[in-house]
Amino acid sequence: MKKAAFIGTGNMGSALIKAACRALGPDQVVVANRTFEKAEELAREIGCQAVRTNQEAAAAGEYVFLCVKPKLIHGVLEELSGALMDRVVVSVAAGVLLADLESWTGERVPVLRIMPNTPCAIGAGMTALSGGKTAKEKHFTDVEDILAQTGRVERIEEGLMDAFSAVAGCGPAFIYPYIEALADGGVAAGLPRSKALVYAAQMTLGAASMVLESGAHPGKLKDDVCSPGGSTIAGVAELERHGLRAAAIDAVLAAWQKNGQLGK
Ligand SMILES: NC(=O)C1=CN([C@@H]2O[C@H](COP(=O)(O)OP(=O)(O)OC[C@H]3O[C@@H](n4cnc5c(N)ncnc54)[C@H](OP(=O)(O)O)[C@@H]3O)[C@@H](O)[C@H]2O)C=CC1
Ligand SMILES: O=C(O)[C@@H]1CCC=N1
Repeated sequence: MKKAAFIGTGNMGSALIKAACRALGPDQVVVANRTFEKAEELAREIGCQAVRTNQEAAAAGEYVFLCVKPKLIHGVLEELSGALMDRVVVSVAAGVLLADLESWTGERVPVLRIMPNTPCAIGAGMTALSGGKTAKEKHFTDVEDILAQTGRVERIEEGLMDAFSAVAGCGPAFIYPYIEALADGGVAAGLPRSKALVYAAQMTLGAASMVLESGAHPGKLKDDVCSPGGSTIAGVAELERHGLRAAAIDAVLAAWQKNGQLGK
């Protein structure tokens, strides 16, 4: 028996599969995907095993990670009915509740929900996890051991999962356009495109690291950059004039509301 089976090798599945291979060794990981060739190609690249059906994957792995779209989770679990004895189900799907997962698997199957993000692919992710009624401490720690390879991991109450998803799961897509736009500004001011992107991305990484490592409020860190009468405050005033903060808050709230509907 292998330690982890993954169903779905798309954007999120493949990032987690790579993390699991680093954590457990590729010989402990089995993967399945609707389009088998994609699972096969990934397995060839990283040395784990690809199988043709979801049933075969669940038969081979103790922790069964469901990495398909939220609307497909119920169907995949129906397909796996009878194959989940002594298995632990780990769902990656946004908006699909633990109570629904438990009712679809049968309550004796321990169930966990995780919410990773795409930076997990390079070990810089932020992932939350919550457990269902029969999830034991060992199930949490086994999954945390795998996720440790993806970046930062935190247990949270399930009631906060949609909000967490909006900030950390969807959040990369709120930052990339900003980095792109900063680079556009740099290009408009005369920088070569390739350089402008590197400068904007490295600056974003550094600014985020300052928040995490200093523990200082972002407002204070912003103030530290703004010399009186200087260039930064002139730029900050433009961001405020264009409603940057309101746009960011509204983006998170729109994603939060949508997360709540995805599992329905
Ligand atoms: N993308 C993200 O940033 C995040 C996504 N999530 C969650 O991860 C899940 C997957 O999203 P994402 O990776 O982006 O989506 P993708 O579309 O990239 O991947 C979904 C994968 O599921 C496969 N698939 C579909 N149906 C089945 C099936 N019946 N059996 C086996 N495999 C199947 C698809 O196969 P095929 O190759 O045939 O299309 C595809 O490879 C979602 O539930 C989402 O909510 C969570 C956090 C972040
Ligand atoms: O866009 C989505 O639905 C998923 C949820 C979190 C990130 N991507």
